[in-house]
Amino acid sequence: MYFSAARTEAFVRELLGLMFADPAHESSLPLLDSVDVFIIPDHVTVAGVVAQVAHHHHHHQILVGAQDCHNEDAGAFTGAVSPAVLAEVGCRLVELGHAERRRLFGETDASTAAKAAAVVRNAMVPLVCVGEVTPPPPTSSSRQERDDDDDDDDDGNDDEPHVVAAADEVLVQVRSALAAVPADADVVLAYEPVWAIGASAPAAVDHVRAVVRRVRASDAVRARAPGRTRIVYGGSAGPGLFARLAPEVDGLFLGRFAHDPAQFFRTVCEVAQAPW
Ligand SMILES: O=C(CO)COP(=O)(O)O
Repeated sequence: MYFSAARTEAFVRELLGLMFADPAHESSLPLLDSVDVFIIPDHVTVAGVVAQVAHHHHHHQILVGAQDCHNEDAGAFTGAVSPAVLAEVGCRLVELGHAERRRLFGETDASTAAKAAAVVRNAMVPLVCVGEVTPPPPTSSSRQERDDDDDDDDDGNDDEPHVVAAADEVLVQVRSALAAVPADADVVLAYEPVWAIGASAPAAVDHVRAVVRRVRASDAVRARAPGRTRIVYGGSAGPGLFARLAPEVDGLFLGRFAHDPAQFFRTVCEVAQAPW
């Protein structure tokens, strides 16, 4: 709810202009071969954004998503949005269980899981938001993004207690959602530490990498078909972050720092050009 309908339209127009720039210049087509881009506007503008994107030849690599849906396809649920209708109008991804949905609208792991099943049933991809509520202790190096690229011990055995606690909290959410969808369905897990959303800086790189490593190593993720579970990071994400999170993290989920199409496009290029 940051944008008016007019601003959403203008945003998408500008972004497509950047992505499908004159091929003689920085052609974005090879770029789009190596990365999937999603745009998740409000429900009212989903169909309009689908129409804008569909004008472009390579539109298949731009997924238009919705920010929520109901878990039933049809019925007496006044005011709710049907996943079947979202699919019908060309929506390909549905964000579920965002921290704000959980905090302000009473969403739970159970409601998120039921919606994830509904999204897959309608041949769309669930983008399930997960993240711990409590920030690391103030003295912790995990608390804030800064330039201390400590060497990582990759086995996870040396993870600090708050990393282990964060991953355990996240894994409850992950297990619930993954139990509701077939092992071979595409799923995107958006790791968004609640305390890093709407903040001035993302969570510290070491924290994100350690939590994501634990999620990836979990039984719930390892039991899934190979290549079907992508994990992206969100929470004050923007340009300059991805190269420091990869290869643990597959991509980014931007909020405010994507509101400028040029910044968003720059971030997409960084992800596309990363050597992983
Ligand atoms: O919640 C987010 C994406 O849904 C992240 O928002 P910000 O990038 O504005 O912190």
